[in-house]
Amino acid sequence: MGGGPRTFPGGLSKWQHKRMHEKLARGKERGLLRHEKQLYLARLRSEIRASHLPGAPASPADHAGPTSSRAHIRALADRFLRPGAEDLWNDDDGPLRRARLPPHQQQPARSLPSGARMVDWKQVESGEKLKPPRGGGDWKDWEELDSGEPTAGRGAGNEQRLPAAFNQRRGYGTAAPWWWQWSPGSGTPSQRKEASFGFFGPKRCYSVMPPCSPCRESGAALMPLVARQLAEAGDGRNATPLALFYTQERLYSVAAPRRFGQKWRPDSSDEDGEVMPAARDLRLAKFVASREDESEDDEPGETSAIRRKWSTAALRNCDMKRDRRPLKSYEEESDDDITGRIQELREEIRNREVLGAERRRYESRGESVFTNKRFDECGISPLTVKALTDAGYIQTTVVQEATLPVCLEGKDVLVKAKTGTGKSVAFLLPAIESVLNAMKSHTNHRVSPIFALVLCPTRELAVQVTAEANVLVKYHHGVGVQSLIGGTRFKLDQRRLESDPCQILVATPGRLLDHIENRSSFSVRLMGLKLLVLDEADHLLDLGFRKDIEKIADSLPRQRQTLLFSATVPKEVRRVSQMVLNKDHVFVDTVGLGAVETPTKVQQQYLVVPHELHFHMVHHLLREHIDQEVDYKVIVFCTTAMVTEFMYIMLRVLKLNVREIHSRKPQLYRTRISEEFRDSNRLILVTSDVSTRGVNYPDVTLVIQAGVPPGREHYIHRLGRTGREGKSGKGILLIAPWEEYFLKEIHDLPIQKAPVPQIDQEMKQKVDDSIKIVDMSIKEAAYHAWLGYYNSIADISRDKVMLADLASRFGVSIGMEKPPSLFRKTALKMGLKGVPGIRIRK
Ligand SMILES: Nc1ncnc2c1ncn2[C@@H]1O[C@H](COP(=O)(O)OP(=O)(O)OP(=O)(O)O)[C@@H](O)[C@H]1O
Repeated sequence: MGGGPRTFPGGLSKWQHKRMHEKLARGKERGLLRHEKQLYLARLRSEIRASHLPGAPASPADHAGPTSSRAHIRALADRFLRPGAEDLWNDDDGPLRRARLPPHQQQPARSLPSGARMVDWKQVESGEKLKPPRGGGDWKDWEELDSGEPTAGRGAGNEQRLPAAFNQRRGYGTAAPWWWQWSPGSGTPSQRKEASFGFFGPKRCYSVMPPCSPCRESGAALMPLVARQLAEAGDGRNATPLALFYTQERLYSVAAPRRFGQKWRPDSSDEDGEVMPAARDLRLAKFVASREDESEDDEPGETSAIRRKWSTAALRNCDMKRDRRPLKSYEEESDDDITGRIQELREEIRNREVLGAERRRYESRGESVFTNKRFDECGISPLTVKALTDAGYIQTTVVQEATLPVCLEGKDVLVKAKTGTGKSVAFLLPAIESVLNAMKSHTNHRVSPIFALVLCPTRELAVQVTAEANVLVKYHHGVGVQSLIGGTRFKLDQRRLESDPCQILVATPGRLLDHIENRSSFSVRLMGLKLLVLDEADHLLDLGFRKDIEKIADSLPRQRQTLLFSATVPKEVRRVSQMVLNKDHVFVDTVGLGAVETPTKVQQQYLVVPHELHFHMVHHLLREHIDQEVDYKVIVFCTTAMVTEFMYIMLRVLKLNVREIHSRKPQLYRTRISEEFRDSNRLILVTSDVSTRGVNYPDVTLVIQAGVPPGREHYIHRLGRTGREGKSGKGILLIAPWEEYFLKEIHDLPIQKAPVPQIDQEMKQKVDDSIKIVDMSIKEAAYHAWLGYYNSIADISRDKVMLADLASRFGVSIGMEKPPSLFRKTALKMGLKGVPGIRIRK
């Protein structure tokens, strides 16, 4: 965090080293994902082929493999089809388009195979007993639906026939696989309702279709059904509705006939397709039509015929291996396992329904972060409610309302919620409840175990969370909260931990590890841990912290609850989070897929100004803001600690009321300034990354980011220091023309280009004079830090000559006529030796 260039093996700077590892890890994770996806698709294909092969055993794939194929598919789907993980799954799919044939090429309407009937989704959804459609199951209905033309009896409400949701962007809808929806006990309408869910986002939508009870009613057991529905790209309204028909024994899904008719492959990215005659004839896709225990012999005539048409020849393009290598079965799932799993999934689905409803309520309310639910209705201890009331917290915020029930149930949860919406209280309340429960059953310990551990990436944040926790446990006598952070004396920490009660520990990873590795008695206390929280989880699971977190997790009991909270949850983090979360964790996203991740009441602007004028521009913006806002409170983020120091001194010389916090300052000073800034206004805080995340400074009116942030997440978190608790605020990103590449990373955020203000000559002269006053050693350190920072950014460091030139210009802008020299070793490590413009120290 901050700091000047440090060197790492291979001649890399700290940032280069970090980025190299991040890149490697990303590549590895992408590869893994691709591989698993291929496995998943191969498994699906093989299942379908196996069930269509004449004379093939009932479900060869079920018994062929180190893990049974169903278990494997279930595990993979479980992983990829969780709400919020849709991005993972569809990452490489590309746009899905179903070729539309010109009308003259369209096949005439056909009759269904005898015994098969159309299923009307309205009937299915309403729980009515299914009746054959008028016309005896004629394909006409389907053709009409497919053509998208209004027909008699179908009006504006057509979409209702289709429970699957459609992706507006990619143009397809997805239905979850059968094991997500099917349950032997889901025959009644109410149960069916329970089993069906849909989670909708502007980006991707998925839904699970309710099971079709009529199959049971017609004498056959309930058939699980998988249907993936393709729709016209870009327009969900034109999407092909899903129709079903069923025979005495089986369920069929008729979806996107032309595409599937041509050559059905689960991998829909294949566009080249020779038309499969049998499927073209039928123009239907049969997805899953067999019960696990069903054999070919049980089939009625019609379905056998269909199966025969899906012969190995017809399926030859599906990379079929006819001679399978028999694999040994390691694991066979019992019916009990499946039923148990289905129960778990249904429970999970129910949770998601609740959360989905919460989100819709939130969205319909507008931007208010508060809900109508009060803390006394949340099932938490009355003493905690009393403390909350004292602090002025009566109503829950959206994230608190959405997460408290799941957290109190003891589930592992990953939470994404906008900055400043009360995540700290959302994880502290379950932590306190968990401690209270644990204390009831642990009465005879000499030294009480640490029951709840909260990890924070920065010291400031840990101090803040400790203070907030202390407020909440005010009336719980005997419950102690302590913090373990770097920059304080180890021995003092140790003494404090032993003498004072500590059931809730808030720590930064480095210092916590020191204690774990050096004090066995401390490790013993951690063995009683019930709940682990990772605040700013994405940052803690970043490569910079990941190793420490792994070690910490290894020294904690496996039987624990884990909560992960952050305002940003990138895809990689979702995958890595499984390192600490259990398999059945719940993902609560109060932001929503495709929704803006920044507070909507914060006005965002960017200014493109030559680097030489950045300091002048910051001064100008501050002056302008001070004139407009009586109670101004501004944070200026700089790229590195030393640039922060330079900016601070310059602004102080210019007589602004300014403070500084960065990693080069002693901890006591940082804490003191942090508290001062929290409690006051008419103040400017110049800071580096240490204040980027989590720190709650109420009523910040403006955030200026001078220079490009290291990444999108940094931008969001920095901006999130203003506009907290639903208030308004303003954010300005100040970049040089060559830093404009960063705008691509935040193109989806509501940020607008602002006109560059004119700086008058008198002001410019004042700033130049103030720059001259700054000590040369600080300028040199700032130059080195600047060079180290931008050298770690791939987009810039690629061209070393340009980088050296930009660094020289930066040097000039801070009053150095020629750039300071680098140590030969440092230049070598940074790959800058021999680069024109880089001076080497003799
Ligand atoms: N239920 C509530 N009622 C009133 N104020 C609340 C409530 N919950 C939290 N707050 C206040 O909202 C502010 C923001 O809370 P907090 O710092 O926990 O946000 P956050 O979501 O963790 O932000 P960040 O993403 O920046 O870490 C704090 O001042 C906190 O005291």
